[in-house]
Formats: sequence, C-alpha cells, structure tokens
Amino acid sequence: MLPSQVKIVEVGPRDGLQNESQIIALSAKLQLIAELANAGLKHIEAGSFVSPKWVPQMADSLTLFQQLTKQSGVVYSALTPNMQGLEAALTANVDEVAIFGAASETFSLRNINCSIAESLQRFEPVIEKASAAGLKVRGYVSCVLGCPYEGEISPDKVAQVTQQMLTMGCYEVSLGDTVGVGTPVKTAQLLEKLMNHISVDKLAVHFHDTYGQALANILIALQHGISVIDSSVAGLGGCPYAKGAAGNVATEDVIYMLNGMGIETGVDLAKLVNAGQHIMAQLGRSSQSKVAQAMSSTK
Ligand SMILES: CC(C)(COP(=O)([O-])OP(=O)([O-])OC[C@H]1O[C@@H](n2cnc3c(N)ncnc32)[C@H](O)[C@@H]1OP(=O)([O-])[O-])[C@@H](O)C(=O)NCCC(=O)NCCSC(=O)C[C@@](C)(O)CC(=O)[O-]
Repeated sequence: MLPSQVKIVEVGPRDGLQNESQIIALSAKLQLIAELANAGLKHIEAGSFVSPKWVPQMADSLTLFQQLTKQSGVVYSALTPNMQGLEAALTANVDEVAIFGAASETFSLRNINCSIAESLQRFEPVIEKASAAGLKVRGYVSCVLGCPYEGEISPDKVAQVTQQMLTMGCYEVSLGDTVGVGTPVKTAQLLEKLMNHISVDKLAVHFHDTYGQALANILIALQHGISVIDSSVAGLGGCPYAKGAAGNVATEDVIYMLNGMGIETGVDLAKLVNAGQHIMAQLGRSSQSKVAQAMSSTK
C-alpha cells in the first residue's frame, strides 16, 4: 500500500540552519527559500520563533518572514514553542505553525526547558489561538526511536504524546528520530503500534541520518502508508540539543528514491540540487546528499 503521492516538508531553512554556528546572512536564507520553492517544494519550514539566547541562528525569523516573497501554493511555516513564539509568528504572517515536544523527559527539559506534561499544557493555548487565527498547527514528537540522554524510548510514550497532540488540535504529528538511531525493524514496530490507534494520514516522519538509516526507515514508512516526509536540502542540520546528531535525510536523496518508485512529488531534482549547492557554497562545505554529489560529479 505505497502512497501514489508524497508531500515533502522541507525543513532545511529551519532544522538545517538552526545548528550552524556561523552567522548566515539573511539574504542567503531568503535565496535558499526562494530556490526551494522554485524547485517545486510546497511546504517549507522557514524559521523558528524560539529564544534567540537558545538558538541564535533563528533570531532573524521575524525579519525573514517580513522580507519573504511568497510563491502562491507554497506553505511557509515556523516553530512556535509557546505563546510568545506564536505572537511573533502571527506578526510575521506565517502560513502555518508547529509546536514541538518529545517522548523523552530529559530531552524535553534540555530542548524546551520543561517536562513533557508542562510542554503539553503550554501548547494547548498556542494551538487554540493559532486555530482561532486560522492557522493550521503541526506537532513534532522528538526522540521517537531513541534519546541522546535516556537511550531507549518506549513506543507507548510516543503513542501517548502523539495522541495528545492530535487530540489538542494538531492536524498531523511528525515523528522525529532526532538522533538518527532508528533502524527499519524498530521503525516498523513503532509505526504498527501507533497505527493501532492513529490514522496513518495524521502521521509524518522526520529522520536524521546519523547512522545512515534514514532512507531505509523512510521506505518502511512508505510501505506503512505514510505520505508526508520531512527532509532537508543537502542533508543540512542537526539539533542543538542532541549533540552528535547528523543532519536530516537529504531532500535530494528522498526525491531520487521516490522518483525511482514512481511516486509523485512535484519536485524538480536538478533545481533542488542547485539550491543545495548554493547554500553549501555559502557555508563553505560540500553537500551531504549522495545524489547531489553523484549528479555534480557527472556534470
Ligand atoms: C522554549 C523556550 C523559549 C523556553 O525558554 P525558557 O527560558 O524556559 O522561557 P521563559 O518563558 O522562562 O523566558 C525566558 C526568556 O526567553 C524569552 N523567550 C521565551 N520564549 C520566547 C520565544 N518564543 N521567542 C523569543 N524569546 C522567548 C523570554 O522573553 C525571556 O527573555 P529574557 O527576559 O530572559 O530576556 C526555550 O527553551 C527555547 O527557545 N528553546 C529552543 C528550542 C529549540 O529551538 N530547539 C531546536 C528545535 S527542536 C528540534 O530541532 C527537533 C525537531 C522539531 O526538528 C524534531 C526532531 O528532529 O526531533
């Protein structure tokens, strides 16, 4: 039961860039976002309304949204961990917001400075106010296949937090393998557990590629009917609160795999590779995407 179409949520400008220690010019971020939209990506997570002391790289999110030239048909979203973040997101006229929690108590404390229960309490008014303002709210659950502090995470805990976010009004929950430790069998077991109670169209997957398992895990997710995949151009990224975690799976690699399976994404791979090369040139590194490397070497 493979999906015939897949929606890619491009998280490079947010999850990708949030971890960079060098200051990235606003113009480079805007160019990246424009090129991603030109490549056909329809959902771009463009920024994050979090504390600039915690994540300095996202401190320019308000200005970024104010200067963004939006393409019609593209959703430009941002993270909002609390009411302060939501207020900023509303001022910035974002199209959609996302709250982000975890299935690990320690990660929750390190990442957003509160317990899981407290985070869900914080999210409730955020979801209510965003919905009242006509914004859809996405949820993230981090550490679904393991935690950098606690190790193994119970699938029951993942199911519980996911279900609570959906009950509170998130239209979809993205399951984050924050440290990229998941393997295909564990991914299948988790999805089967969740899908006992949760409809597959409410779930998305978000794999980091630390152990090189992301594409294999995505294939398992597709085989379970998941049709929303988060990825990051050039494999940018990592989480500031998950030391050693590699970037997200590269969007180029996901698109190449989906093309090979005959699954429609609407993304132009050549344009996407170019977008990745431009941002990597700004960062002074080469792309993590195997597909981008291969396509560049045969040019
Ligand atoms: C959540 C908070 C804000 C709580 O932070 P806190 O310190 O507990 O908040 P507070 O309410 O006590 O406020 C303290 C200070 O923060 C400010 N503040 C408070 N809220 C905001 C806000 N929204 N925007 C801007 N500033 C804010 C507030 O104004 C105050 O400023 P001060 O008076 O000290 O100058 C903080 O812990 C934080 O910003 N954490 C960063 C979390 C983060 O961005 N992590 C990375 C993204 S999550 C991720 O990457 C995982 C994911 C989603 O990709 C999925 C996966 O891979 O698993």
